[in-house]
Amino acid sequence: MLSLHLDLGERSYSIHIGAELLQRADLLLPHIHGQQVLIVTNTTIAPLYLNTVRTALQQAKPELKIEECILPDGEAYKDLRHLELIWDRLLEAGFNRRATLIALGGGVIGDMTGFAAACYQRGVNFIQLPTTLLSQVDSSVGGKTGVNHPLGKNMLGAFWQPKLVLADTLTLQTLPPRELAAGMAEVIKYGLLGDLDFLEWLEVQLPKLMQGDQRLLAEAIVRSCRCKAQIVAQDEREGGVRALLNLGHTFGHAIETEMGYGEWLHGEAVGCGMALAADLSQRLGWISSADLERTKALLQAAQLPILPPPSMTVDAFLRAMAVDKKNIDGELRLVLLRRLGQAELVTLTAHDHLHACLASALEKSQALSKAHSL
Ligand SMILES: NC(=O)c1ccc[n+]([C@@H]2O[C@H](COP(=O)([O-])OP(=O)(O)OC[C@H]3O[C@@H](n4cnc5c(N)ncnc54)[C@H](O)[C@@H]3O)[C@@H](O)[C@H]2O)c1
Ligand SMILES: O=C(O)C(=O)C[C@@H](O)[C@H](O)[C@H](O)COP(=O)(O)O
Ligand SMILES: [Zn+2]
Repeated sequence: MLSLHLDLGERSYSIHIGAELLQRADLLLPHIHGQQVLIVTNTTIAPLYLNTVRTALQQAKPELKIEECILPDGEAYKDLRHLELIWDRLLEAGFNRRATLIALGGGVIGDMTGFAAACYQRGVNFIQLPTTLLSQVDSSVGGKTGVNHPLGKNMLGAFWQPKLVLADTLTLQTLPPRELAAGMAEVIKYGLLGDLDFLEWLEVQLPKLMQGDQRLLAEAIVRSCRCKAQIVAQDEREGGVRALLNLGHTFGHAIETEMGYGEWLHGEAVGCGMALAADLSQRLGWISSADLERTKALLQAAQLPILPPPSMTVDAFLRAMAVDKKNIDGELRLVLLRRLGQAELVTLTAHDHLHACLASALEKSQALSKAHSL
């Protein structure tokens, strides 16, 4: 097991990464202060891992009252209506301010559980047990919690830090390949935004990572969490540097919102978003054509899309990008690449390059889709 520390003063916590951590009641119990525990998970993860966590806790501390909330699986259910189901379970069980919520699952479960914990009786403790690559490298760390609104991704939420993150890397063995690829998008993001060494390491190791090599995956998770923890420690509530973690997300969130949540996975949308951000950076003269090609090659090696859905339009992109949380006073702000391994938050005043970038990517995507349908 490898341990990192996210330094946030009184909200600091540990992130443990390794095999067989779901059963480590010794790590969980110091963070469960009352006797009330609600494990939030979904219909896919419950049959795989719920029993392991539940049994470990119950055996270690029989007096715990452990309840479960099993949500339907999917991004489409990351909404206010399904969030309420968590509060319903807490109230039905008579849980109070000393309750602890445990998020067992991917980013959807983590974001929803964290938000439910932030609001329940004005805030109770929660613990992250991430089970996807994406949630182990990104969503379980940093305290962004929330749900989607039909008009915008993650529009309702709160900053609410977990008390502990346990990333059991063995859970990745049951993860479908498409989900592993989606998680790899956020891993690549760290290399592109601030760590050229990591990017070069990924270029070499990606084939083995995609095959599920446990040792290399653990290394990628540690390096990713270290990068995220360093950024969040400097800027917990995204007043500045934390916005860099949004590389690819202005485009990506537009795809997710416009396509209907769940059609494209978050990581796929972010992968394509990073290709578009790199393309725009090249058009602005920031990165070279060779670096753009290098970025796209890496994303493609991770089996991620680099072209947007052919059914989208430039207007649909601009409409959805206009509601991005980073924008200020109607001005579009997005994260671009000053060079490979160095991202920057930019206020885009002239939109010509953005239009050209989107129009060209959509044209290629539509041509490809037409060719496939012939
Ligand atoms: N809070 C943050 O900082 C942050 C960061 C990145 C992403 N996110 C959010 O995270 C969400 C995406 O997370 P995700 O990619 O984990 O998706 P997800 O939570 O939908 O999980 C992906 C799929 O894998 C299944 N699954 C989970 N663990 C499994 C396992 N071990 N074996 C087999 N199947 C398993 C899930 O049931 C689901 O079908 C998005 O809503 C995104 O907005 C949040
Ligand atoms: O932790 C952050 O900060 C991030 O931006 C991480 C992103 O990968 C993640 O998708 C996050 O949920 C996006 O946040 P949002 O504020 O743009 O909705
Ligand atoms: Zn993301």
